[in-house]
Amino acid sequence: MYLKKIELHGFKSFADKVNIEFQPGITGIVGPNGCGKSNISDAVRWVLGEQSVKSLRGSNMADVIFAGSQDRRAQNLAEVTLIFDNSDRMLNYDYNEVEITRRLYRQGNEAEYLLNRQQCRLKDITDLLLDTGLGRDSLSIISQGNISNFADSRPEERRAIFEEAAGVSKYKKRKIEAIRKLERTTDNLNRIKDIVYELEKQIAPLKKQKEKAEVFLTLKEKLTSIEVNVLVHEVSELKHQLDTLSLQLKDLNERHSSLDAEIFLKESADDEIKKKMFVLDNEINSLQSQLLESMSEVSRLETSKIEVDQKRKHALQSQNSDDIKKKLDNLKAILTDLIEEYNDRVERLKTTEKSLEDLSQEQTVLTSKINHKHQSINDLNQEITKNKNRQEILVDLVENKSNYHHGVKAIMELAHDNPDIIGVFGDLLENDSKYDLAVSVALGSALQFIVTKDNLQARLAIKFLKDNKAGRATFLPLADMEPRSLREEHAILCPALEGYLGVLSDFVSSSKNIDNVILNQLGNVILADDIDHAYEISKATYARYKVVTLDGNIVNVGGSLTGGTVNRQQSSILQKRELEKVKEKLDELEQKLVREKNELLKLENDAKELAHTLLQKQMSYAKLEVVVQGKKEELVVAKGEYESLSHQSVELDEFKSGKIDNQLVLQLNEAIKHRDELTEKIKSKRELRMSYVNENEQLESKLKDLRRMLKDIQGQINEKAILSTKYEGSLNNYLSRLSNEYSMTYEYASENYHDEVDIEFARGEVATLRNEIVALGHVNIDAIEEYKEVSSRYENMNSQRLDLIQAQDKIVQAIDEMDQIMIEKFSTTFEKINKEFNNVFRELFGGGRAQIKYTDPDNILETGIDIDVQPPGKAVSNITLFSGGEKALIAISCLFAILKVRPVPMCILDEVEAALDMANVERFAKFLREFSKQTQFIVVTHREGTMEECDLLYGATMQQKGVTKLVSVKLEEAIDFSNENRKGGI
Ligand SMILES: Nc1ncnc2c1ncn2[C@@H]1O[C@H](COP(=O)(O)OP(=O)(O)OP(=O)(O)O)[C@@H](O)[C@H]1O
Repeated sequence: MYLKKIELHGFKSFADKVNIEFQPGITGIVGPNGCGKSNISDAVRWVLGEQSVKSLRGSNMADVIFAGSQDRRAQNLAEVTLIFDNSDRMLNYDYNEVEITRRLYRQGNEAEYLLNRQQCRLKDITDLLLDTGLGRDSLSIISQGNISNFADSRPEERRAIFEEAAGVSKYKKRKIEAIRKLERTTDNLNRIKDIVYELEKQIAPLKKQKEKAEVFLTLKEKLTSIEVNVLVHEVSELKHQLDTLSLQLKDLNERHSSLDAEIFLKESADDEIKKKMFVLDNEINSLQSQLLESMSEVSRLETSKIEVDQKRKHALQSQNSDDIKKKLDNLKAILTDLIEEYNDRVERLKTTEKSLEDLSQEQTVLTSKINHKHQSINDLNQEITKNKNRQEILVDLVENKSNYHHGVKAIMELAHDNPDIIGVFGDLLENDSKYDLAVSVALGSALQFIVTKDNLQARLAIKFLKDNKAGRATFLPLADMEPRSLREEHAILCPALEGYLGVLSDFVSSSKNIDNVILNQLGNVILADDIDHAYEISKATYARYKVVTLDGNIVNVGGSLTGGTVNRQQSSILQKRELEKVKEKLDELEQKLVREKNELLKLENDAKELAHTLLQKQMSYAKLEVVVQGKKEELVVAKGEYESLSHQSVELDEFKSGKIDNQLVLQLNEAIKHRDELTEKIKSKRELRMSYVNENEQLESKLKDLRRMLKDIQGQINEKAILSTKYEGSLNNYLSRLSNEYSMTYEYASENYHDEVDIEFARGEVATLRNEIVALGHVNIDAIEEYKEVSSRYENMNSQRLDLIQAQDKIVQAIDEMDQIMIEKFSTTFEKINKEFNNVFRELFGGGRAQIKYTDPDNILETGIDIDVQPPGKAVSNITLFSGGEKALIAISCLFAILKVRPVPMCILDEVEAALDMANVERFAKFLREFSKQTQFIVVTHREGTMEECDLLYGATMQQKGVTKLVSVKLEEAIDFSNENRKGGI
């Protein structure tokens, strides 16, 4: 490998593009001072990656770009390309020619590297050159400054050149990388150790919590299986009992209805009989009047017969026709007056009869009204009884708290003597009735939570329950209750949502000053108008809150929905409200009953008055009848007299002829027959009436029995209804426990939990398990998952820790190995160079001896390099004590010794022999020649001796001021170039 060509453009004094071609062997570059020779070695160093501005003899990287001259403008880009012949593939790059380019733009100070015209990184170039002997820090570019510095530099600084020669740079670089990696690994390890330590601290308590949670879950599972079985058993028992009660009630109600119907029919039949008796009485009365008349007719006819007989006797003895005619005229006048009076009285009798009929009709209407009133009062009494029964049940539920859990009841009995037990939460709440359903469903079982003054009271109460085996209860210690509310963003958002009515706690109050408890239980429960809006509100708030509706539906936290019919038996609020309503209803019914009774009283008074008026009317009718009868009798008498007299006159004639006697006998017979018929009729009617009386008595007695039976059945219905309500209460209590504590429906539970259990034993088991769960105290269920996570993280981190420790060990081992290699390589190369140094020195100095030595032999990796030399005839001395020329010669000796041990493909020597005398220049040139077999030399020189050994010579000129140009020259021209320099420079 050798450098074939350098292309420079815009680099320092190379304003124009300049191509310098080289060949293996020695190429000399000559020229006057300042014409740009050293800029060539700068260009090579720059392309090989030099980053030090000082090494490039500038103060800023942009100083390498052509800065302009008297006649030329400054340039914006510096570009240098080195073209190597790589046919021997010394560079690990599969091309015969390798071009390495570096560019720098003035704008933005941007640098670019290219490898065979392809953009690349500086690292790519450095890696390519690694171990080739080329590079910014290698021996490939040696300046006059390097040579003089070599002698004067500190032993530690001098070491670098030997390291480069020993080829340990790449190991040093790798070691630095490994140390950095070790530092990073150590940092990571420390960080992970901290984490592992933290996790170890967490893991032990978490493990305890996890184990406790597992025990809890096992107990809970066992409890669930047993208690659900118990609940299923209780529910099924109650259902069975309720079914039986329902059948019994159905039967009783049917019997009640049929008795009712029977009573109604019997009462109707009784009324019918009474009506018939009334009609029959009237008929009998009428027949009796007719009988009286008939009897008087018979009597009259018999008297007439006697009279006729006498008259006939008398008439036949003494009657005078003229007297009779006179008497007849008188009687006619009297008769006319009597007829008028009689007609008048009859008319008045008819009027009275009419008003009697009206009154009687009025009496019928009144009687019907009174019957209606009785019926209505009867109905009211029944309804009052029904409501009183319900009231009794509700009073039992609300005031005696019979629907409360055993534990709650036990504590509330204590509460009379303890003001610190404030009360059952549901009983302490006040709200408008339209929010009853929402509050009831929102609180659910919390309605029976007990509010205590503080935590101590709650714990005392729990101890009491435990000591007395009095059941369980949940407590809300007022002092510890944290108010809950909507998050600020939701409090702003919700009022804008359709159907949002507010937070439920705003609709509830209490006279007991328990606002904290209300806010704790209801402060984050949203009230919505219906289920659709509730669902939307829940969605908008990411199902973070419970949303309840006015009709008792719920969208739970997390988005599940609960709804349907609300069980009123479970809510003390709804029971209280129902009790109020039943009481109001009872007041209303009782007031109505009083009104009805008053109205009945009035109707009965009216009936009495009417009866009185009717009696008066009947009396006046009877009197009038007597008068009419009197008048009639008078008329009859007068008529009789008149007729009798006129008859007498006719009779007289007829007596004489015997006709009257026959007629009277016929009439009398007729009258007797009529009287007997009437008597017969009356007799049969009376018998009929008697049969009605009997029938009526039987009906009345039957009705009495039926009413007694009805009352008895009503009593049974009431008893069964109370029992049924109690069972329903217990049933609902069990169902709500299934639902609230185990989230199961009865159907689901009975399908999945139908073990045959000894129920008494199971109840005992439930109590024991519950006590065991309580004894566990606070349980953190999340601990199971947290422990899993933390232990998995711990495992992970611990394994990372072990990996890192392993990695750390490997890196340390690698560093040790690299150290061993470096020591080995460095000391081997050092020994070789030391040997060659003595040889080269002796040749250059013509005798004497020289050696290099470690300043710290115990630390080969860091030791400085000292040089001891003894030129011929002089004492052994340190290099620093020699003259400039001697120092340069010693440095050159060392350079050639190194090149011998570690040849480089190319070496640029920039006026390194400037300080040597002519004889030494010649020796130097001889060495160049000798080494040029293995190394390509490019020498910048002013010395003829060196020029003579060059295979190719270039002369640097500045024909245009400030711009370097290169021309190929022959030896003589080169000497001229140098002489020009000596004569006066540029
Ligand atoms: N950025 C730049 N733009 C233009 N010219 C530059 C720039 N940097 C350096 N130069 C010029 O380069 C010249 C120095 O070149 P260099 O040091 O290579 O000379 P030389 O031939 O090695 O001299 P000597 O024989 O004295 O060592 C100076 O004239 C300097 O003005």
